[in-house]
Amino acid sequence: MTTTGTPLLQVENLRVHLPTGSRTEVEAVSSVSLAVRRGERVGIVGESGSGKTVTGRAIAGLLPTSPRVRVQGSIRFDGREMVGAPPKAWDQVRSRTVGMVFQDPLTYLNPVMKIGRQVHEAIPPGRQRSGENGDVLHFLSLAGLENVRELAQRFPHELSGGMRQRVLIAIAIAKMPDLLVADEPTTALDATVQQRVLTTLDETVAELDTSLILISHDIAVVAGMTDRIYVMYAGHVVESGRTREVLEKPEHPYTQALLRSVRSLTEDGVELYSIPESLRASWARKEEARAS
Ligand SMILES: Nc1ncnc2c1ncn2[C@@H]1O[C@H](COP(=O)(O)OP(=O)(O)OP(=O)(O)O)[C@@H](O)[C@H]1O
Repeated sequence: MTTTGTPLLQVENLRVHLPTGSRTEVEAVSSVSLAVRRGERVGIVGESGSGKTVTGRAIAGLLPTSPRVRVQGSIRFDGREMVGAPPKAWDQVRSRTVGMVFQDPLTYLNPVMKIGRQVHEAIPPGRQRSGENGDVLHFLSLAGLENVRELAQRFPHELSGGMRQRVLIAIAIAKMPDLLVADEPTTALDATVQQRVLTTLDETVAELDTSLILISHDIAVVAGMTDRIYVMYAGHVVESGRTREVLEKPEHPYTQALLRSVRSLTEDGVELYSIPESLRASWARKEEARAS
């Protein structure tokens, strides 16, 4: 993992206003600043409505284009300012730099196109490596899918929810972005499938050395996967820092409340607010790997 140098993404004083009626609007995001270095994994946590999704969409340039949607502040990729940039510049950034995985795969998969074709279309021109079929099978396998030859010939409705979510991960990584923004990528899945998809995401971004922003209302989801977290409340970042430190010594009352509401940070059913041993061990392993 490389985490030195200029941040890949630098967000400063991001503010987003969205229309809520013909004359009313809401400040969905108020003065959010965050940074992601190359190879780094960052979590954004907070309760429903705290502004996580709007922040993620602003970062990927995916908010609706309307004069009533106002994005202010600064979003820089490798120093390049994107607030106010024309749609073409955003297309460029989305084709090379930033990809997104959403919560609801059926909305984002084309229902009448075979899975293999959808993965193929995501691979940027000039970046194919082992021929159309080889590349498609490679990315489907990388996303933890099996029987990929047969799977590539199927349509989205023929797959389970967990498989569709992995296909969405395959499509996102096929773009080989520098940064992947995953917004509640496992919220719609049941607990065991959720853990498997998270492990896949974890291994895939490690394999490709992709930076990750993982957005979730669930601290348990980001705890084991991220290096640093930002805690959002009512459109603001109320606390940020190394994941381990924030979870072990939460300073802001809102973070403390969020942690108290967590029943288990692992799958083994441990009731807490104390951090389970398995998670501490996983942090220690990651720190060791980082140091070596
Ligand atoms: N399309 C929209 N039009 C108007 N207001 C919106 C829209 N999307 C979000 N908002 C408002 O913006 C604020 C932030 O919402 P956002 O979806 O970013 O929160 P969130 O933390 O991601 O919550 P969730 O986990 O429920 O998605 C909320 O007040 C929400 O009501």
